[in-house]
Amino acid sequence: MRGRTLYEKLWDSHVVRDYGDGSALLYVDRHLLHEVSTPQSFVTLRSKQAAVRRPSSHIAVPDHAVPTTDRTRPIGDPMAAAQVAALETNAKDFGIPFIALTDQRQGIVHVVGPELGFTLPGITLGCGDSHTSTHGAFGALAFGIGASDCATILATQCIVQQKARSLEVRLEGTAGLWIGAKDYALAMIGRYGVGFGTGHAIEYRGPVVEAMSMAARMTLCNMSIEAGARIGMVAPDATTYAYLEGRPYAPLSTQWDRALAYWKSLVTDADAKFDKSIVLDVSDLAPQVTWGTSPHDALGIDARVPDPRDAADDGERQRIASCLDYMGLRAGTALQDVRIDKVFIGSCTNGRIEDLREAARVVAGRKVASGVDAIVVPGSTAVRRQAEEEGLDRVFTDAGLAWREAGCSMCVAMNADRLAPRERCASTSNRNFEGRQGREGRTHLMSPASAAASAIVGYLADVREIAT
Ligand SMILES: CC(C)[C@H](C(=O)O)[C@@H](O)C(=O)O
Ligand code: SF4
Repeated sequence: MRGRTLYEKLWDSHVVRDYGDGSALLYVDRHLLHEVSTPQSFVTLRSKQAAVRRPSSHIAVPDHAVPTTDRTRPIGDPMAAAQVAALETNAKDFGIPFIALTDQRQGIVHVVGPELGFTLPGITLGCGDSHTSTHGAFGALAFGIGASDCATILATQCIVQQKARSLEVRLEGTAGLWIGAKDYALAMIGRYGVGFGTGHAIEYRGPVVEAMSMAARMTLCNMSIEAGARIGMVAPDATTYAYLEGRPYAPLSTQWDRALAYWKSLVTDADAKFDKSIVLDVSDLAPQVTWGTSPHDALGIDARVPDPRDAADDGERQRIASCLDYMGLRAGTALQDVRIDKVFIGSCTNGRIEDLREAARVVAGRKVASGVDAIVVPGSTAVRRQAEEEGLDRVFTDAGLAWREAGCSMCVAMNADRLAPRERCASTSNRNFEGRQGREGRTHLMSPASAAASAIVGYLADVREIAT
C-alpha cells in the first residue's frame, strides 16, 4: 500500500461509513459552538425532539457579538444580548458545557479550543465557523460546518463529508526581521489567489513551518479558508506536544503517553503523494498588506496601489477599479502614503499572546499618531490575563492604544467596535470584504507588527523602518 498523507490518515481513522463516491460519514470527536451560527441548530434539535448524543464533546462560548468594554454590566445591544442568552439556554437545556462571558476561559472559539487542550492532534473537530481550519495547526482534521450540520453533529456525533484533494504548501527560506506567518499567508494568497485551495486540504510543511510556534501555525492554518481551503494542517511535533501538555482537556499520565505514541504516527509518509504542491520561498518577502477588498489583493508594503490599466484582462481591470473606488485609493499611490483612521489588533488570526507581544515591542515607548484610534482586543480572556501579567496592557495604554476585553470585535463588526463609513483601518484580521468591519469601512489586512507600526506612523507603515 502506498504511503498516506496526514489528511488521509485522519480521514481514514474517522470513517464510519464509506459511500464509495468520494464521500463518507465521519465521526466527529469534538465540536465548538458560538452564539451567531447555532440558534437554528437548536431549533432543529427541538423540532425533532432529539437529544445531544455526547454532551461532553462540545463546548459553547460566546465571542462574535460580545462587547469588549465593561463586562460587569449587561450587554447593551438587544440582539447581541439575545444571542448570548440563547446560547446559554440552549447549552444548559442540552447539557453542553457553556463558558460564560465573565468566565476566565471565555474568548474566540478558535483561541479557546487550543488553550483548553480541547483541540488535539488526530481528532476531528467541527464548528459552525469558517475559520475552524485554525485547529488544523495541531494535526487535527478541523473544518467549518453549516447550521444544519451542527444540528446533525449534536444529535449523532457524525457528519457526511466529501473527501478533499490534498495540497502541499511548502515554506522554505529564511524570512527577514518582523516577517512572519501572517505575511506568508497573505503572500501565498496574493500570489496564488483566493481559489487555489478550493476543494483541497492544505498541509503546511517545510523548514519554516517546523520552526514555527503554535501561534504562528494557527495564524497560517486560520488563513487557509481565505485561499479557498476548508482545511489547513500542520503535522504535530515536539512544539505541539509542549504546547498541549498539562492543558485542562489534554490527556493525563499514562493516557498522555499512549496519545503521544499515536500522535507521532500522524505525519505524511515519505512515499505519500499530494494532488498538488506549491513552494513559497519566504526569504525576500516584505511585510504584506492588502490594498483591495479581497485577501488576494496583498502586496509588499514597499509597493504602490495597482493601476487598473495594468490589469491582465477586462474583468480584472473592472475589479481593480471598483476596489479602488470602494477603498478610496488612487492608482499609483505608494502604500505608505495611505493614511489610516483606525487600528485593530486582535481576532482569531492574530489575537494570541505572541501576537500581542509582537505589537507591544513595536509600540513600546512610542505614541499612536494623532487622529488614529487604535484598539487591542485579546483573542481570549486568558490571553488578556497573560498580557496583563507581562505588563503589555500598560505598554499599549501608555502608547495610546485602548485595551479591551476578549472577542471577535472589529474583525466582523457584530458588536459596537466598527468602522464608520469610509474610515480606513489597519487590521490584523483575515477578511477585507466590503463592509466587513462596518458599512463602507475600508480594511487593510496585515500582521500585528505592521498594524502596530501603522498606529504609530498614522499611515500604512513598514515596521522595519520604525522598529529594530
Ligand atoms: C459568523 C461566522 C459564522 C463567520 C464565519 O463563518 O467565519 C465569522 O466568524 C467570520 O469570520 O466571517
Ligand atoms: S475573530 Fe473574526 S474570523 Fe475569527 S471567528 Fe471571529 S469573526 Fe470569524
